Amino acid sequence: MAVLLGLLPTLLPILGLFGLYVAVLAVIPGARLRWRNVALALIFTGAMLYTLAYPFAVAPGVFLDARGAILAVAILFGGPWVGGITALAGCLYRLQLGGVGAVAGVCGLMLNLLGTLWLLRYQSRPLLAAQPFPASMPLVAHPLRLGLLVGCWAGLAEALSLLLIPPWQQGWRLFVDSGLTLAGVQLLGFFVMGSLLWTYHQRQLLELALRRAELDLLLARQERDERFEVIFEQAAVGIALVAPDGSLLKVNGKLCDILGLDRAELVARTFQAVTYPEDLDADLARVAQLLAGEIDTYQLEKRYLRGDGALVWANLTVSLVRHGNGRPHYFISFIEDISERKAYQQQISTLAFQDVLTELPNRRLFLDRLRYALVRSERSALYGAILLLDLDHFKTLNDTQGHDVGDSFLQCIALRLRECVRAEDTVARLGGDEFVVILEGLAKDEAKAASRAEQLAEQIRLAVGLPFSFERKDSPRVFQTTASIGISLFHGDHAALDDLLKHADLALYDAKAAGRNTLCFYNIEMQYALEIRAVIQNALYHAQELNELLIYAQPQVDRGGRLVGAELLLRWHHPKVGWISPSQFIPLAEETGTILSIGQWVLRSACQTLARWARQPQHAALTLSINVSIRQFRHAGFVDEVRAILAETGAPPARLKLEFTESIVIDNVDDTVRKMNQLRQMGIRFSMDDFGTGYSSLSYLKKLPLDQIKIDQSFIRDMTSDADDAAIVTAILSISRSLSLQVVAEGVETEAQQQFLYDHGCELYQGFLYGRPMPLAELEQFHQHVR
Ligand SMILES: Nc1nc2c(ncn2[C@@H]2O[C@H](COP(=O)(O)O[C@H]3[C@@H](O)[C@H](n4cnc5c(=O)[nH]c(N)nc54)O[C@@H]3COP(=O)(O)O)[C@@H](O)[C@H]2O)c(=O)[nH]1
Repeated sequence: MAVLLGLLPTLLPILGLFGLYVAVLAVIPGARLRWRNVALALIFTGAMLYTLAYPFAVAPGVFLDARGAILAVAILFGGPWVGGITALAGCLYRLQLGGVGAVAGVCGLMLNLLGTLWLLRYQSRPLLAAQPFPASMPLVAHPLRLGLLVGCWAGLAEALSLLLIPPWQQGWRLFVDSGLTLAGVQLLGFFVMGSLLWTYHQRQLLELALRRAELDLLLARQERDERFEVIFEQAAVGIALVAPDGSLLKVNGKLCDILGLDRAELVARTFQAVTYPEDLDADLARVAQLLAGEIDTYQLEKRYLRGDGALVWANLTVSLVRHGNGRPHYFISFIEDISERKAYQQQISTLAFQDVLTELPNRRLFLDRLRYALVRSERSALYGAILLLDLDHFKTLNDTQGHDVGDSFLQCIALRLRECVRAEDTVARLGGDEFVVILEGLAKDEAKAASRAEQLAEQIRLAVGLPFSFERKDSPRVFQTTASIGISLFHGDHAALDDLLKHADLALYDAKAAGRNTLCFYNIEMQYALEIRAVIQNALYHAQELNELLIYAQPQVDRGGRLVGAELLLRWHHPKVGWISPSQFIPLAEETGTILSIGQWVLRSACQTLARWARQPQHAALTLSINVSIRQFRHAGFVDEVRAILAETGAPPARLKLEFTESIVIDNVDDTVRKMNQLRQMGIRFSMDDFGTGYSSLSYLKKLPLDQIKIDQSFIRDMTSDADDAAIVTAILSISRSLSLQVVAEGVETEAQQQFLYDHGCELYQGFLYGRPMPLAELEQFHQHVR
């Protein structure tokens, strides 16, 4: 106890020392090692000198103090250099103090120094370096254990050093009395200090680990930032960091390229400012969803405004980065330039949905628009209409002036049509010279809607009829045509698309049948006619083989009323329907092609009759006219067919007259002239039917090897009451005379008509006044009476 109390003055400085050491580390934690070691050396040397200056004298010249402990601590925490300096100072001071224990004291210090250094040779500064101890030294793997070991050794070394005092100077007694106590006290002190140091050391380790982790984090962050910067700048797509208010915080070079602005110009704008106004709402709506947390990201195809004002299409992907507290931080936007893809898409859709020549919607787009128009009409309860339009005589322009002129004309018509309607109405080209217009939102009332559609159709008809100027062989020319328009109203989406088109087609058909250059509404009678037409078309296939077709003949007489010939006209008696007019079934036969076999049959019958009449003197001078349809005449084998039938029947060709309309000539002038000449060489004669109703009739009169023209019955009908018709008839008669063409007036029904024609020099007459079409046998009997 006395020893313990005696050692107190030296133990206290040790604790103070420890505090000082901690303070040094705390004050200069990051100080350079050298300066810290100098500071430690000073502290421990001071402590060493202090403890030696105030020892506990166990015997004269023999001191007990905490030098061993101070040295061990100096070595442990300061390393060999600090320990060495402390030991040296201790040894010198002990020697200076002198006494019997001087040598023993110095030896004890040296033993302490060597032993502690030996213990630490595996690790020069284990506590501060925080390096793991080698597995080969498990006993010292723990700093506490190390502290204990060092403490044991320091105590033992000091106790043993007492044995260096010779026995006559009571070395053995001192060793027994104080050495073991000293060793025990040192051991205890070290245990306490080791525990404290262990805790402190753990904190040091933790701090170090934290500092390292912080450093690693910093490095990782730095690396991440560098990597982000590289990716950001070198990305193949435009990237922008956008603040929640839309200002552009950071943009990459690619985005500057896409938008044609430099970085400074771009970051001075907001994303709203560079967005094409029409696309802004859609974008803002998605941004709102993003901010509300309804979606994590969104993708959008939108247009941007480039610096030069041009539009650029982009695929935009946006995500929102939030602060730790959930508040929006910034948007990250990826902008991929898709202008090229859009241009291709546009090109493809143009090809798929647009008529290349006129740039109007084509049939496909028209059907699509019509579908939507029907839905809109359903919603609004407003009537709409489709106007189907066909250009009369366009083929003539195309054939006579060339396709380039035809194309320009169609483009001009497309423009005129567009100008006639509102922007929301659709004008489409269905092909050839066929156009269609969809008129929407006409009126709730059917009659009003019809009247409005009629007005617009009339405007269109007049616009189409305007002169079209073009150049041919450097000379200016003008072409003027008319349009036939079929109108079909729609209301709601009840009507099937196909039906609607069929209705408009029917109305158009009617408009054409009504003499072209007119407009016609679809009505239910048309539908009925359509159905009848379908029935007739079907029955017509079998009519000939079922002997339902008959050949009638209508007399033609001269100025003296004598029979000179007849026109053969077809009659069809259907067992159920009854008589069906040729004006109904001939066009159908044309369409279906059955006219070829029917026409051949009529031709053969005419030739057979003429051959028979040739053998009968009373009929031998009579002629027979047959109607030749356009399809029949255009048929490649027509001329050979006529030649063969003439040869087969032995009919006199000069008695056969082929009647054809102006449409045959217009359809293909060259082919017509060539074929007529070939037939003419066989001796066949020609009559131009329905003269005066067609297009530029007089221009080709001279070109054709004609014998006769037939004034159309529409002029004859009113010529006695209508001055215009009278003028036309007299003009035709006078022109024919000057061209040495025979004239037949058809449709003569009254004496007055006959008289008018007679007075103006007409040579031949045909009409109900002389006789209706009748069977051939009757005509022969008729001939007996009128000879
Ligand atoms: N390609 C062929 N066409 C033919 C053939 N047979 C007839 N047709 C063409 O059919 C159209 C209608 O003919 P149709 O009903 O027979 O009418 C003819 C006469 O009956 C009628 N006509 C004659 N005189 C009068 C009259 O005084 N009044 C009056 N209202 N009608 C009268 O005119 C028609 C004669 O027409 P056209 O041929 O123009 O001389 C008609 O276009 C026929 O051509 C055939 O075999 N092949």
